[in-house]
Amino acid sequence: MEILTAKDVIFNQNLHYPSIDIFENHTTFLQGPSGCGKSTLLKLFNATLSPDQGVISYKEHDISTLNTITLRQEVLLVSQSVYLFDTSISENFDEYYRYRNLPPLSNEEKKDFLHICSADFDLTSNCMNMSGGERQRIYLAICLSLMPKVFMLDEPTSALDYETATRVLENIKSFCQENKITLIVISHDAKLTQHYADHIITLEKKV
Ligand SMILES: Nc1ncnc2c1ncn2[C@@H]1O[C@H](COP(=O)(O)OP(=O)(O)OP(=O)(O)O)[C@@H](O)[C@H]1O
Repeated sequence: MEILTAKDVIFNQNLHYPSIDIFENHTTFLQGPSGCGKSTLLKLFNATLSPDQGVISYKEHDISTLNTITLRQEVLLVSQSVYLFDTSISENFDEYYRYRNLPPLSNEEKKDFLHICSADFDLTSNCMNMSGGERQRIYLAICLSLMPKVFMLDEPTSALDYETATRVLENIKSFCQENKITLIVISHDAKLTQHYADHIITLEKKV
């Protein structure tokens, strides 16, 4: 069954999404040329952007009628920018949990999520001193630990070598399947897309 849909959506005059269906508990990859509107679609799905026309639905409710904060917690977008504080990995987890009014995770739980994302660093390491790819994986681990219903990743492996990218996607996909989380991934990598997608949506660039 569909968990997210876009019907006859137009954004900013030039982006048109006639009919997009995202199936619950499946892994959907979005592909298409630069500027065709992949990132914009994910921002429309969590109401960061609003369509000029058309309807986006989440669990059969028009998202313009839903509470935006709750929607964004359930339909979580991990953008290409990484948001981490210049503190330890452990404190970064805690800060995100404080912000959501959730009790902090145990160290074991934090390590489990870091492991899923191939980020097996010491919890006391300061994020400030990590590389771009390391920070991306730590951020992914924190976001995944928040257990969204839909996990949307905008080029999650852009800073990773192919082997690490494969391992991270493999683990995230398995975790999402086990926990009934719907996964949406934007990727420019045709090999990764073919390998991990249950569904592929190809957006076209309008001229
Ligand atoms: N907030 C916004 N307001 C107006 N136009 C926007 C906004 N965000 C993106 N656009 C425009 O929408 C078009 C699609 O951008 P988008 O980032 O969705 O493409 P993309 O397919 O994700 O590209 P890439 O593969 O390069 O990341 C671009 O022309 C962009 O300039």
